[in-house]
Amino acid sequence: MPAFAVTTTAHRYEATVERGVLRRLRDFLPAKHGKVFVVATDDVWALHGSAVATGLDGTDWHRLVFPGGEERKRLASVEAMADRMVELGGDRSSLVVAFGGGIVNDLGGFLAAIYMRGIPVIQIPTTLLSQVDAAVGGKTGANLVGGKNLIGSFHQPLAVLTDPDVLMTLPEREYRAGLFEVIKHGVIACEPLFRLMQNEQPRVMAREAGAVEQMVAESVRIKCEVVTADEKEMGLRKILNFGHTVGHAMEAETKYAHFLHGEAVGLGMIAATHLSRLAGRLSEAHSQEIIDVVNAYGPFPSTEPLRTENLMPRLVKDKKAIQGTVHFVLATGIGSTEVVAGLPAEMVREAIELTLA
Ligand SMILES: NC(=O)c1ccc[n+]([C@@H]2O[C@H](COP(=O)([O-])OP(=O)(O)OC[C@H]3O[C@@H](n4cnc5c(N)ncnc54)[C@H](O)[C@@H]3O)[C@@H](O)[C@H]2O)c1
Ligand SMILES: O=C(O)C(=O)C[C@@H](O)[C@H](O)[C@H](O)COP(=O)(O)O
Ligand SMILES: [Zn+2]
Repeated sequence: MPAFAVTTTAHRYEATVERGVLRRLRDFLPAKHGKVFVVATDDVWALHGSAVATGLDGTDWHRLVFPGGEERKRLASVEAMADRMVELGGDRSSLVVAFGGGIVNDLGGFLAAIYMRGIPVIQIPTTLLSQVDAAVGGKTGANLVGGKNLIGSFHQPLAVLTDPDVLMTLPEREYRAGLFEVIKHGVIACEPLFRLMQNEQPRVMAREAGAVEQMVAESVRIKCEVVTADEKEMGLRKILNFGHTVGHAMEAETKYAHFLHGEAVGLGMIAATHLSRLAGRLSEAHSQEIIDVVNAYGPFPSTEPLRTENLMPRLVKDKKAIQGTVHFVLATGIGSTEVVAGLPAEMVREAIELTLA
């Protein structure tokens, strides 16, 4: 099974994709460490916690319960877990294991980043979305009322441990949400991955082992390469945000309670694809292909609560905006992108209208 590496100036770690890897979690702990704090929701713990407990056998560990939900991806949740760590005797030798979907990966990573000014974290992703995306790359954080992930830190993990078998218990809506980030990786950097999503939908939807392995392995490879080249999103890493400028605005506009993140990214990619065509960067044919593949993995929750005029001002809150100028990641083909600043507001409005129509 493959292992991929992220190398930055300060860190090097591996993302290991291996069936049963949770049961040997101890192999990935540093030689010297104090208490281990496992952040997990009750549902994930009930389904797969015993593998992690086996993996931690012989270590001094505690579970920190996170109730789950994008609405609770807030600083208050991090503070509550940090308070609990203090109560349980956590110190600078402690370590966090973020065991769950992307929300747990982001919050658990953020907790580790700021607890006593920073302790290590091991990421164990259990949703498709977190295996193909959230657990790798070191972006951690929480939402503000004003926008998605507006507080946080880059905090690279010690290791990422991915067991594709845990995906078999994932509810179908959550599985489909993860597929949109896979399509994103195909559009921005990997035509064969895009063709898998386009031509092998029955295998993908059946969670056929070979299809899952290709989606996870190719996505993790792309993320590791991009993050190694540009850890702090000064340039290349922006491409991983394809579909997110409008997608994040949709999440915030509906108070993080209507769309799953992956669903918002799916709709955001449709908007970004219309925009790419309107801006003259993408052919009609490629634009139609991308929109068809995204729609094939629907349905999406109703877009009825969304209004273009309410989404437009939210775009400026995107972290890629600089002094009021929004930077859009546009597709220029299947597997290639360009970051473009200063597109006319009318063009952006039209792309969003076409998406909501
Ligand atoms: N840091 C990054 O690079 C990055 C990348 C992509 C997304 N994200 C973030 O990830 C979050 C979305 O993550 P998500 O889609 O994984 O949602 P999530 O974390 O809410 O998980 C989805 C649901 O599935 C449950 N679940 C998890 N694993 C399961 C399993 N194996 N079986 C059954 N149920 C399981 C969870 O408890 C939860 O209810 C968003 O907040 C997004 O901003 C971060
Ligand atoms: O890793 C990245 O870089 C990404 O942009 C991946 C995204 O899929 C992810 O949703 C990320 O959390 C978005 O980051 P943000 O900086 O736009 O909040
Ligand atoms: Zn995302």
